[in-house]
Amino acid sequence: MDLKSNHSSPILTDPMPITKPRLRIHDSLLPYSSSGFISQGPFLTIPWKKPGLLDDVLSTSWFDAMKSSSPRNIIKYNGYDFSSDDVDVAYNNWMLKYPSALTSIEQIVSSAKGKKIALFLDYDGTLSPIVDNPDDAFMSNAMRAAVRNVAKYIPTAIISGRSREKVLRFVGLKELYYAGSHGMDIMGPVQPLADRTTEVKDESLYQPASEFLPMINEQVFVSLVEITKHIEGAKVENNKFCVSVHYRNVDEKSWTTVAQYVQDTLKRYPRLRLTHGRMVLEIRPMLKWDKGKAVEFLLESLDLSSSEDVLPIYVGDDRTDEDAFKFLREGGHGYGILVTPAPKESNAYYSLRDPSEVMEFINSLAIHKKSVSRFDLYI
Ligand SMILES: O=P(O)(O)OC[C@H]1O[C@H](O[C@H]2O[C@H](CO)[C@@H](O)[C@H](O)[C@H]2O)[C@H](O)[C@@H](O)[C@@H]1O
Repeated sequence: MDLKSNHSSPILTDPMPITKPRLRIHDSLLPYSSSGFISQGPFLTIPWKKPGLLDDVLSTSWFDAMKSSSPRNIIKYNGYDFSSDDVDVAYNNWMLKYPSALTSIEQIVSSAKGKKIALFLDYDGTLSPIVDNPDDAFMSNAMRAAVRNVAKYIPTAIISGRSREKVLRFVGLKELYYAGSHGMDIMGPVQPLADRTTEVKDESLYQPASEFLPMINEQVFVSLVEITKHIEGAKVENNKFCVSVHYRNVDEKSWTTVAQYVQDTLKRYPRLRLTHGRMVLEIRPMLKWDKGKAVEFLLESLDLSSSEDVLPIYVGDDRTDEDAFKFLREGGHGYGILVTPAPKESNAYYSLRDPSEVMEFINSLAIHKKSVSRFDLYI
């Protein structure tokens, strides 16, 4: 399926402040409202009071937030500390609320009866294991084969915090949809899908934050690289519409210094905001756009937004994936599946422990869809 467009060129490289994007999408999906919007860019309709720097970690301090993003500190549950044995007990109890998507596969596919499934996959920690060096986060060939196979039967998109180009290089499958930079850079398949006879002509693009590109790449990224270069282990990653400042390999004593530099940067660029990932501080445009919006946008653009006909499934492991889980849960659209080895509160419906379970789940979905499409041939 192409990204849907009623216009000759679906390519949208500018947010086009006064007219609307050329892709046919509903107003509510736009990162800015169409009413009362004049000419200064999409970020204006977001409340101008800059939220507290740690808006997404509530009242905890920077340092606590950074610590809680560490997988080394996840044996806390409901305010209590657990030994690793206790974690198993806690995990099993937690699974009553977030059942395994593997053991619930029958239930999931029966909710999809008579509907299409649309599959959304996060990359790091979902398709690839978490590793110390972000440049080494390769997915296995078996995982790649699983994703390639499922995409033959189910429209499949990768939604990542990485730049779109980088995640495409890691995944290496041109037949998928990609949304990089936490959904701020969306592209359709660059080669025909297996079940398609006509060639895809356009790389349909949607970039709601395109005006931020020079600021982020030429100023913010460059200055963060410069100011953090003396901090051993710090790594600044250019994710095109956002910048990731990794502290996974930084001595805990220097975490406050990393945080200070990021905070100073945010003060200098009030149109940017902070989000937390796994041992990473991420700076991104202050735009009402996230992975949830990207999922909504893709469903709408692909004509897959009717809950009557489509069951979207989103698999992800990180805080930023919660926006997509929330969108699916609140609209009763579909299911979020949280990938985690330890209990945590989530807007997801189901859980998987790690990327190997994700692969098993993807394979099960493909088997199911393959058998359904075979059956369809005979009726
Ligand atoms: O949305 P995602 O595809 O999950 O991307 C989120 C961030 O993932 C990467 O960082 C994380 O994975 C690294 C490799 O395993 C790990 O070293 C790091 O500590 C994690 O935070 C990526 O490097 C970031 O740019 C993404 O934003």
